[in-house]
Amino acid sequence: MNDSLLIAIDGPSGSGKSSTSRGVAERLHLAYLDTGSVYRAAAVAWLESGLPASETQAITELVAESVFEVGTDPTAPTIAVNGRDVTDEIRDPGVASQVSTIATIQAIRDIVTEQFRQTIDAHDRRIVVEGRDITTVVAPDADVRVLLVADPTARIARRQAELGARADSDAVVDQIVRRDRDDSTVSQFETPAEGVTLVDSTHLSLDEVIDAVVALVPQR
Ligand SMILES: Nc1ncnc2c1ncn2[C@@H]1O[C@H](COP(=O)(O)OP(=O)(O)OP(=O)(O)O)[C@@H](O)[C@H]1O
Ligand SMILES: Nc1ccn([C@H]2C[C@H](O)[C@@H](COP(=O)(O)O)O2)c(=O)n1
Repeated sequence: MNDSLLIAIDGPSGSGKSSTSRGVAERLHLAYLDTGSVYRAAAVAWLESGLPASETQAITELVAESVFEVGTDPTAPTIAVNGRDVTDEIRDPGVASQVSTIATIQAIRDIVTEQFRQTIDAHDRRIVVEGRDITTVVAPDADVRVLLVADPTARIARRQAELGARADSDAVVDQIVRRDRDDSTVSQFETPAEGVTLVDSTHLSLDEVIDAVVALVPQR
């Protein structure tokens, strides 16, 4: 019997991919892979290197030589680069504002995509994977493919609520609107590809979004 259950979730920044994917993985006892955390960890390594953004070849070599270790427990996901835990550091606004430089280098995308596929296989394809190009490039053959969207105003409001007093309005808007614009030059996460189910979370609670994704799982 093939009991694989690969769930792919894409969407723009702040649409609720991580919260939803973790909730779905917990509910269905699956592993969880946050592909954005790897791009962010690569950005940490690059920013520490001091290489100028224009040095794409050298940055690509740096990322190719880096070792990424992703913890796939949905209740406590982690990410380390070259043996250093950067789980908290990757959420720094300075990383968020620069990560698209890494994510828009195609040679880097090819390297990490291969690593994502290895992680999926290492979990016998019982995993929820989220990002921008999971339904289209990393795992277009997933059992469930979802594009999770929400209005930009809702996404900005949610992120500001999350950050509370720490929220810098301009930075939040930049991390959502400008980052999506840059990231969408290399991935298609604004409209669903063929066979991908669109879920709009603008007026749904997190539990309702998790229910909507779980309802898409084929009954065997
Ligand atoms: N359906 C929902 N209703 C209200 N708030 C939500 C909902 N889904 C997620 N949130 C909240 O919105 C914020 C962004 O969610 P989350 O980090 O899961 O988004 P994301 O798509 O993974 O973001 P990013 O692409 O920036 O990593 C969080 O504060 C989260 O708690
Ligand atoms: N599959 C993916 C995952 C992420 N990215 C880019 C987009 C973001 O700028 C950055 C960090 O992602 P986040 O943690 O905010 O989801 O990585 C991508 O291009 N493809």
